[in-house]
Amino acid sequence: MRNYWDYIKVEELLSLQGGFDNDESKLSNDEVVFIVVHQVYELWFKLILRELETARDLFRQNPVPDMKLASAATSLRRVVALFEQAVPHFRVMETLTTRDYLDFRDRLIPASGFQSAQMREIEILLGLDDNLRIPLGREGSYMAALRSSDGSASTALARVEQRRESGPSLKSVLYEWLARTPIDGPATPESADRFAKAFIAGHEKEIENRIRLAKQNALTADDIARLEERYRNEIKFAERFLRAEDEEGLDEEARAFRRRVRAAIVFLESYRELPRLAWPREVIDLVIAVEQQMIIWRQRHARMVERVIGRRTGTGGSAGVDYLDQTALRYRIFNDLWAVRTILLRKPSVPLIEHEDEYRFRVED
Ligand code: HEM
Ligand SMILES: N[C@@H](CC(=O)c1ccccc1NC=O)C(=O)O
Repeated sequence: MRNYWDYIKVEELLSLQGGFDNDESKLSNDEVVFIVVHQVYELWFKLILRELETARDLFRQNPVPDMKLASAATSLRRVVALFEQAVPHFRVMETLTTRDYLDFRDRLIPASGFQSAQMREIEILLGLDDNLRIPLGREGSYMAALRSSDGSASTALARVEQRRESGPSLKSVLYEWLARTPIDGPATPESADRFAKAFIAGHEKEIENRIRLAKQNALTADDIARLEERYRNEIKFAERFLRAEDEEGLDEEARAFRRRVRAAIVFLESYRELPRLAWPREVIDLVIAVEQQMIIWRQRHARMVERVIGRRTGTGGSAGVDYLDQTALRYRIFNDLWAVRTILLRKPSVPLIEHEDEYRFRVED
């Protein structure tokens, strides 16, 4: 049939708020709010996953078809919009007072947001490194937490396992695409290194100028020394970053790959007004926007949690707010995209490039 209810499945949807006992009539308004807000989040997560998968699949191609970059941008823009919608929903949860929540909280143990399979899928699909994960404060990994309390497998575990096996992360395909960027010449390590070298020189010159200005305005000798050290560290950071010397344990091939990725990001950001670079640069800017929203989500969740349950132990057994705040601070996926912000130059200090014409297009052609 083709009625609204046949399509939107209204009755089915409204029958899903009965909690563990599938009996909504026994639940307080507070508990139904608790359930519905979670369900709404899971639906937003579902849409976010679909868009991230679409974007990942586009970048998986080699070469990535130019014509598809706008579609990738559309998907990423939608992910940002979805998070922007979802984050303020925590406000509704905050209408639950501490004591109202305590009325049913103990019945939830050991269930926890830890067990949201779709949140884990989002992290995995984006490319969060497992080594960064903060211990939950219980035995086993985040995967173990997806098992039922008797240790048996669950639909959540199956979903996350399937995601882990279902192909590369957005981060890995995006970085491979960036490494193939022609940087002022052919897409070779030599072009990338030449550009990086010129950029480092431009950067040093700009920072030296900033040191001069800071010295003129500092009041005491100690302040001058402190500022100078700070600025000199910026020079060192830029060098180590562009030479990929900051990470230990990489073999030479991995380091060279890293250098190309980083040079490509700096190049795209520095010459974003060249027509052929405009879309790639738009895409990386949207990736930053997605990660920024994720961090804001974690922060907002933590502040809501602090308001409702303070700093007590979570039903999942973690340190609660302390754990959540750590995730907001430490879970970073696209570190290189963020790091480039620190070293970009004013337009007049950006090195001149030789092959500017290759990045233009002419409508007349
Ligand atoms: C009153 C409402 C809520 C409280 C008090 C609360 C509390 C907590 C706490 C304490 C944790 C840490 C794990 C633990 O030890 O249990 C946690 C994790 C989590 N919560 Fe909530 N939460 C609430 C609502 C929500 C909502 C509405 C969502 C939306 C889906 C959500 C999603 C998550 C997720 C995904 C995690 C895992 C975070 C991670 O491991 O990075 N929570 N929550
Ligand atoms: N970890 C929460 C409980 C909790 O939030 C929760 C429990 C069951 C189903 C979903 C939950 N939501 C998100 O963390 C707490 O410690 O109160």
